[in-house]
Amino acid sequence: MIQISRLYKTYPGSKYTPVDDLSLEIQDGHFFTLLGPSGCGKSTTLRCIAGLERPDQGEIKINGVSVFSAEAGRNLPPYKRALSMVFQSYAIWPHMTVFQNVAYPLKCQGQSREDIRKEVAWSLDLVGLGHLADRPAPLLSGGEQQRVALARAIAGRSKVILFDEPLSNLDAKLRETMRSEIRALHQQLKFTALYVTHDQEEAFSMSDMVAIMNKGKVRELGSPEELYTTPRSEFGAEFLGARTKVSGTVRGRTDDNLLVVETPLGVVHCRHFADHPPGTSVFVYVRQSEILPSEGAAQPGAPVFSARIDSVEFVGDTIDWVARAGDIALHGRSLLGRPDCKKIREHLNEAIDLQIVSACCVPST
Ligand SMILES: Nc1ncnc2c1ncn2[C@@H]1O[C@H](COP(=O)(O)OP(=O)(O)OP(=O)(O)O)[C@@H](O)[C@H]1O
Repeated sequence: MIQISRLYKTYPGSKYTPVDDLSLEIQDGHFFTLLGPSGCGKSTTLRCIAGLERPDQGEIKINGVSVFSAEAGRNLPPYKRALSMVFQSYAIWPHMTVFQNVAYPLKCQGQSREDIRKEVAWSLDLVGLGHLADRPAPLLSGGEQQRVALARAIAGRSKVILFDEPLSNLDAKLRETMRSEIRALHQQLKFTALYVTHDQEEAFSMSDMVAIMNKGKVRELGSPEELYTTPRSEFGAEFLGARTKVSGTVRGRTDDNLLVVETPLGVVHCRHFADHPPGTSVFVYVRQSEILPSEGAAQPGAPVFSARIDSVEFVGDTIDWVARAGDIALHGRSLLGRPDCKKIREHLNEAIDLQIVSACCVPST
């Protein structure tokens, strides 16, 4: 388990606090991701855990061992923290072969030649690079270099592996392949993974738990599905792509535990994370897929209203469209070739009946 308690980190000459009273517990064997916008402090947090940055305050424990404690004046160097790390830049040594790159940390640990040979062969096979062991590192593609970095991280059988945006420099197709491979390696070897990314799809497809960070703090914490379906805050809802925002007031609760929210578009039944009593002001968030051209009468909690289609944009498998009802902008997405897509396109610059089919809400601040 990784335990982080009340961690702070600032850089000299900067007023910004990239790690600001951060506490987290990462369970053994979990794939845990820090997700957030650029500059929110994800990498700084990871580097503090790795021992590459010295925090100002707080404590970090890895598998029960306190590796940093401001109070006790303890700060173990990276090589004493029983973890490995995979960097965005690969950090492959260019003057070494693939074999030597993976073997180097084991050599530093004083392992025997025979043990190193077996361990390197095992890890290179796992990442599909067994046939390239003797190739000089500069003669590898970006994807192969990242596989070498992965092999090096697993070769010591670390119980904890930290990943700092490891796929950012790869093209879209390779990123997808590598994320399934990392996930498969994690499932096979069962190490504790702490992964940093600003890419929501990457975070959601790989992780058991996700912490959404902003301005040095963890804003939301949960499984990908929990965060997606019931965000806790405006920041979480908007960071995870909910685009239509409408003010509302809670009026009650349905039998299946949805909040009944009155909005200028009608009464909407909303998923919610926290309980809000009648009278509470909330923001209702509607995802692009949750708003459709109306097929008939309104259902309870799924209001039908008139709006004008202002723009339609072709984006591949879907069209993205924006409609307006009074001063409320509504963002929708329709699958190309489906009847609702045709209907939206036919009504560009005209009024159409739309329906909100589901939504979530967060307290307004
Ligand atoms: N060595 C440093 N000296 C001064 N400021 C730094 C240093 N390293 C990072 N920062 C600042 O700390 C803040 C957080 O940086 P960090 O790299 O942790 O963000 P991040 O969330 O990982 O962003 P990204 O996704 O862009 O990598 C940024 O404002 C950055 O400019």
